[in-house]
Amino acid sequence: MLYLIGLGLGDAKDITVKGLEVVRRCSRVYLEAYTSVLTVGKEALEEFYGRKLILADREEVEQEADNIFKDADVSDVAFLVVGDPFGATTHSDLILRATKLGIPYQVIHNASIMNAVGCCGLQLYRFGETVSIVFWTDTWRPESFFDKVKRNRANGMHTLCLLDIKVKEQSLENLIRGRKIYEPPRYMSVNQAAQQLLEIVQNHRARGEEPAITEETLCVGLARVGAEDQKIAAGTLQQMCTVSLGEPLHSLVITGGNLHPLEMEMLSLFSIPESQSTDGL
Ligand SMILES: C[S@@+](CC[C@H](N)C(=O)[O-])C[C@H]1O[C@@H](n2cnc3c(N)ncnc32)[C@H](O)[C@@H]1O
Repeated sequence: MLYLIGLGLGDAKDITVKGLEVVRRCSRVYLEAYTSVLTVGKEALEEFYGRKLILADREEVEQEADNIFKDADVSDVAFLVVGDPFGATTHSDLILRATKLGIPYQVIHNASIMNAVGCCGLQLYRFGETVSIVFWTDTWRPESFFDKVKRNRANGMHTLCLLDIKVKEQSLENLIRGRKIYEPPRYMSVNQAAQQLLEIVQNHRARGEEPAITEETLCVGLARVGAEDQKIAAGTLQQMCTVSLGEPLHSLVITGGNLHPLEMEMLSLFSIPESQSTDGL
């Protein structure tokens, strides 16, 4: 049996009782290490589970899944995913491939950023399509996700922006020389995401288009949701450029406008003190 087990968002103890029981009896336990991370790190998980974990990077999961599937038809193998296995980047592909090989599977769910974002007070059923914001480079500055933000805003819906994670990146030189030397991991902060968004707003203006959001649009920055030191800050997009939320992981919400009074009251718990928002906070 292949088990896909969600680990939740906070620390080692967020795994469910059911998930932990399975982890403790599986013959091999993989930890998916590229779509999300737990702030506590692999060693803390190993200590709490009492098991050694095998790190599974994107290459392994996408190209060499045979290692993960080996003997999973006759023994139990666990594949651990921070958050929920179906949160954002889904692992449907793994399930489809396992099924084709006749390997049965079971999913043990957990909290995901997709639902835990509700902790800021914005109502989950008022969220539209989620977007991903990637790190821009000198030559690659994608803006296409902004259309989704526009559609969400037009429908009065909030947009959850998931922020880029870069792990096992090679510098151009190492890539060309075929050297498997990797850069330190990078996690996009709310500040970086807000700065890129403001640049898109300015690009729209330069083209004579009315941008879907402005410097004054009410946003919410969230960091380390589910961990003991989680941080939430509500303020304008401009304020998101400088708000201090600390260590990764971060997410950003662009509100849909026309907030419900309860949403406003909840957000006021997290408002940045010198808030100048014209959206009403
Ligand atoms: C692929 S998505 C999340 C997938 C994960 N399986 C889940 O269900 O939460 C990864 C992105 O979600 C956001 N994220 C994940 N965990 C978070 C947390 N605890 N606090 C804030 N943002 C988080 C970050 O923007 C991160 O780059």
